[in-house]
Amino acid sequence: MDPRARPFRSVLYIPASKARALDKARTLPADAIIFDLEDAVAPEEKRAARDLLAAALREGGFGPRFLIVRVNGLDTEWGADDVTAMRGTGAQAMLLPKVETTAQLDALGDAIPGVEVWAMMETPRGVLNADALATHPRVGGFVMGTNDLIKELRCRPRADRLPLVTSLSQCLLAARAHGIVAIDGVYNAFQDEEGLRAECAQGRDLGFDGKSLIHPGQIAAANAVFAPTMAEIELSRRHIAAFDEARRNGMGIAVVDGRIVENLHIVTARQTLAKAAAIAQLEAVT
Ligand SMILES: CC(C)(COP(=O)(O)OP(=O)(O)OC[C@H]1O[C@@H](n2cnc3c(N)ncnc32)[C@H](O)[C@@H]1OP(=O)(O)O)[C@@H](O)C(=O)NCCC(=O)NCCSC(=O)C[C@H](O)C(=O)O
Ligand SMILES: [Mg+2]
Repeated sequence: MDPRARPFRSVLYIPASKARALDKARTLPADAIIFDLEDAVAPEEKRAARDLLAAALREGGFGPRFLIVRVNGLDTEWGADDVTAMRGTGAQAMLLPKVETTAQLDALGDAIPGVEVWAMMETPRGVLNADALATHPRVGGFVMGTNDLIKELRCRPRADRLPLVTSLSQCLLAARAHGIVAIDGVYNAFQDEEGLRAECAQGRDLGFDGKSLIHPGQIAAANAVFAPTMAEIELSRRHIAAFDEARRNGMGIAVVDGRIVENLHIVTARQTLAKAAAIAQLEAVT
């Protein structure tokens, strides 16, 4: 699979304290999992959750799902031990909450070589520093923390997320400028399928790769909305065929359905087909 086309449509948080949920993760059709040691785990459960998670990761069985661990902040009493416990477990990325500076990413990266470092984007200072954070050599992705952002901005949660759009777009711009993954925030009303679909569609329209999720019942909607549609796949094929034909005739522009198709549209078309192929490959083994 082309690593740049790896699907991140559905990124499910699983509280590391819940043995049953950890076990369930081995069979759920999520593209990626965030095993959470931070906000989903009560202080008195933190140490046991860390041990449970390390054992589950070492046991394996998570297939092709991309495995991310959200550790506690390195300024907390748990953070450093969380990271140490995850060494050699097979986790592919460490996700740090409330990242604001590249020094925080350096500290995390130094503590655990050989895995990607991901950043929760959930404070005003972090969002304002998104460009610098996205250039960090170890950083693989941003995950929007929209609950913390709402708290920090003192804005109101709204169905259209108007107060968050600047922050979402600023992080997305930085992610795209530096070629890293960008995951949208969670939808808290986990039984509201219609609302979830609408928010997934907004995230997809903005350009996010996928959505972070809190319940298995949200996976199907995210997988559907963040995948290329059949119409997009078909149009991509027609763009490529028409452009190839134009090039054979010595022209640099084709016309499909009354719209011009230039080389830049072919780049998008090839990305769409690569993403569709990667999803098919992933779904064949999950
Ligand atoms: C939201 C929940 C507390 C709901 O739990 P519950 O009422 O137990 O759900 P169900 O009874 O519907 O569960 C049905 C089965 O599904 C399993 N399950 C539930 N959630 C998960 C999950 N996340 N991963 C895997 N499996 C899950 C249950 O075990 C049931 O299984 P079975 O017994 O076999 O039928 C709960 O879903 C939950 O705790 N969700 C995760 C919450 C979480 O991780 N929150 C922290 C991340 S969000 C965040 O912090 C955002 C960010 O930082 C920000 O600032 O925005
Ligand atoms: Mg948060």
